[in-house]
Amino acid sequence: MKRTSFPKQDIRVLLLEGVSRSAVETFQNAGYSQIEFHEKSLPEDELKRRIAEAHLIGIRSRTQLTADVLEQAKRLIAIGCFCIGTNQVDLASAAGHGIPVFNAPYSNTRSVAELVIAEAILLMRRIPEKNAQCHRGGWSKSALGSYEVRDKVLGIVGYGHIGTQVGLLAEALGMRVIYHDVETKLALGNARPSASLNELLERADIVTLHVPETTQTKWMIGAEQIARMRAGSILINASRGTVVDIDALAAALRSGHIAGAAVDVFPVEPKGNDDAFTSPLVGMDNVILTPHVGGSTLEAQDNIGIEVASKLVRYSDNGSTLSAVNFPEASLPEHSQSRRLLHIHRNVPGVLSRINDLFSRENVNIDGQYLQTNPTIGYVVIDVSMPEERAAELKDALATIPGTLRARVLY
Ligand SMILES: NC(=O)C1=CN([C@@H]2O[C@H](COP(=O)(O)OP(=O)(O)OC[C@H]3O[C@@H](n4cnc5c(N)ncnc54)[C@H](O)[C@@H]3O)[C@@H](O)[C@H]2O)C=CC1
Ligand SMILES: O=C(O)CCC(=O)C(=O)O
Repeated sequence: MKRTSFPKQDIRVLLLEGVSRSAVETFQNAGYSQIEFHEKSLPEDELKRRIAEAHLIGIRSRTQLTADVLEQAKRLIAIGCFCIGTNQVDLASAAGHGIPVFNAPYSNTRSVAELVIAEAILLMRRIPEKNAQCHRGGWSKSALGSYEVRDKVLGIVGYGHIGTQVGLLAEALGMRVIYHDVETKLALGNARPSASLNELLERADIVTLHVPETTQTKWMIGAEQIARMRAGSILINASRGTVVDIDALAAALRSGHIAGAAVDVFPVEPKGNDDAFTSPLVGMDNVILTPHVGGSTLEAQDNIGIEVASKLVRYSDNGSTLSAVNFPEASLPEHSQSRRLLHIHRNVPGVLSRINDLFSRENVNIDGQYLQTNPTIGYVVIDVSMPEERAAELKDALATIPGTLRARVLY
């Protein structure tokens, strides 16, 4: 039996922002051959043109898949974010088009955590300034302002996957860890929750940010919060550029209230490696600036390439949505003798009964049926034994049910 109703060689995969070659290999090994690969993100007009032709798209943190862009994506069946953050995608709009979004929630966690710890040590020793001085031919051998991290207080804002890893590594170095999270979190090791963000800012020698970009975290660290930080403390931001008011940080660094900072993410980032970077922090010796490379290790990128491409392949081949971030999660078995129909709908009363009425009216025996819902979306997968043309007719009938977002014959 032909295993996909739409031949794999016609499925177009658009990969942007130089995702790892391991992603390309994963698609190729699964039989996909139409793979378009770009090193950079695309300007919006070009993105709209290319996405209109794509069935699967892979991006990293730079490409903005807004409602307006997704409106053009008439053929798109799934989105892969080859990273942790998914704030660059309008998740609700994607779900409204029946498009699941996948990411790699853990593959670069350790890479970010290691970078943060390295930066904490370098900044506590004032190494960025000393490094810059030596490069300029200067020599300033002094212990002034240099400290061990041992016994210092690390304040972690956002105690999720990365925050907890940072905490564990920091404790191994003898640091005292406090954290602030909007959710109640199990404290690992000897870490302790802070009563509030303000308390954390007032106590920590080093503050490190590990929150996602949300409406609540946008500009959450502004002039007022920075003023609450201890005089001579350090700020590290490897979360999202919009979490910190960068002008306020620059002013606090200039005044000396903040002794040093490491910043990996910026409110506006260049589209690719050849584009110019500007920031109020450029030229400050006590600031480590990195081009959004917190998760950029070969280990992480290889793993992410395989993980996210495999999720896209699994959805495209089998309909499974396990670990989708905006969609009901279904892990589906294979029914090798059946055809598989997918029905994605708004989660409103009556849709499932209409689907079942249709199959009963048409006297179709169902080999397997799977339903998963979230508050807005319903996802029904129906396995049936019948010729291809008959499955196509049923799919057309399914598409007329009110509330339908998408109906497809998968194979
Ligand atoms: N610089 C880089 O290359 C990378 C940056 N990231 C960024 O790091 C972020 C965090 O990643 P993970 O730890 O994996 O995410 P996560 O989802 O495991 O943890 C985020 C934590 O922040 C908490 N949180 C949410 N809103 C908050 C608020 N207003 N105040 C305090 N806590 C809040 C959540 O409850 C959660 O515990 C990602 O969303 C991404 O934006 C992730 C990977 C690489
Ligand atoms: O490596 C990237 O492109 C983005 C990393 C990141 O910020 C994430 O995983 O959320």
